[in-house]
Amino acid sequence: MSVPIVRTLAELRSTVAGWRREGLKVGVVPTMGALHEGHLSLVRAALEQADRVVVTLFVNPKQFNNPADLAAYPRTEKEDAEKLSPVGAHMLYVPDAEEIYPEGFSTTVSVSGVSEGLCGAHRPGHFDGVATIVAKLFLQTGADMAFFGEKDFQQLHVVKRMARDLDIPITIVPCPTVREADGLALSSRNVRLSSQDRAIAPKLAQALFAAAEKLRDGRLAKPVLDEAVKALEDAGFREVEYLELRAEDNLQPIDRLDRPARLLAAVFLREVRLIDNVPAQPS
Ligand SMILES: Nc1ncnc2c1ncn2[C@@H]1O[C@H](COP(=O)(O)OP(=O)(O)OP(=O)(O)O)[C@@H](O)[C@H]1O
Ligand SMILES: CC(C)(CO)[C@@H](O)C(=O)[O-]
Ligand code: BAL
Repeated sequence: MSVPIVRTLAELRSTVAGWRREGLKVGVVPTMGALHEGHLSLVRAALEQADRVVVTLFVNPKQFNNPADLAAYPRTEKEDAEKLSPVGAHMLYVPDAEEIYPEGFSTTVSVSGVSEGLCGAHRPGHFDGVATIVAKLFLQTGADMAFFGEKDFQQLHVVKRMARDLDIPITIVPCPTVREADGLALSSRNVRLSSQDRAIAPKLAQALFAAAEKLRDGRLAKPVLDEAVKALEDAGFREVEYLELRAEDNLQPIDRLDRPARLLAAVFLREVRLIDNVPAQPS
């Protein structure tokens, strides 16, 4: 059966209200479309924990700091609906722009702390855009649970903080990063890689896993990370925007692996920006 597509807030609300009257638990999976196995893994996790699953598809202009990136973002609604149907999602919510940003829209949700540094330092305004749209999607859907990928690890922290601070009654469920066989994290932006760059791309995950292993003995992180950056540059990455070790629970910078942590990186292959992160555990 094909997934029903809903474009208005009124229809979304009346459908969810019907589910609630039946006592059903609702899960939401926010996306910007161009769906791949990473997104489908979130939908499958949602179907295991919720009775009804709404996938949202909205390419949110407010979170794009780079107009060229927004213009190039893949838009594949028909294919997305075809991919979702066999998985069993109950609704694809594709809001018209005016359902999200009506004339006169003037509110921004801004999360300090966890949104600073890393992607926050390099994509000005990005996490304000994410927090604002995600707050709206939580309130519009009234979902009990929301599913986010660990691939966007800083985003996950921003969303958790935002929901807690605004008392939005929703449980945020983190889901592991899905990777290609060679280790490359699935991403909608991967389709923009040339075949040459696609061959280089998995070296990012490989470098992160290798550095996480080297840090296990608790020595200072800086030389290990500097070496990893150099290896990435030598492998053909045009720029390593950041490669940092941060505490798992609050994303604070740490200088050695003395608690559960994440190694997070953003790199460029030509004009395509890729992010990835891996867990790092002290021995
Ligand atoms: N490889 C992946 N594994 C698990 N979850 C993922 C993966 N890629 C994306 N997600 C999650 O899917 C949700 C929607 O992400 P989004 O639509 O931005 O996809 P994306 O592939 O990350 O796109 P892009 O990389 O271009 O930003 C987010 O919660 C994101 O973390
Ligand atoms: C959470 C999200 C759908 C908000 O637009 C987006 O940032 C994404 O796709 O990760
Ligand atoms: N996956 C986060 C969405 C973005 O890059 O804008």
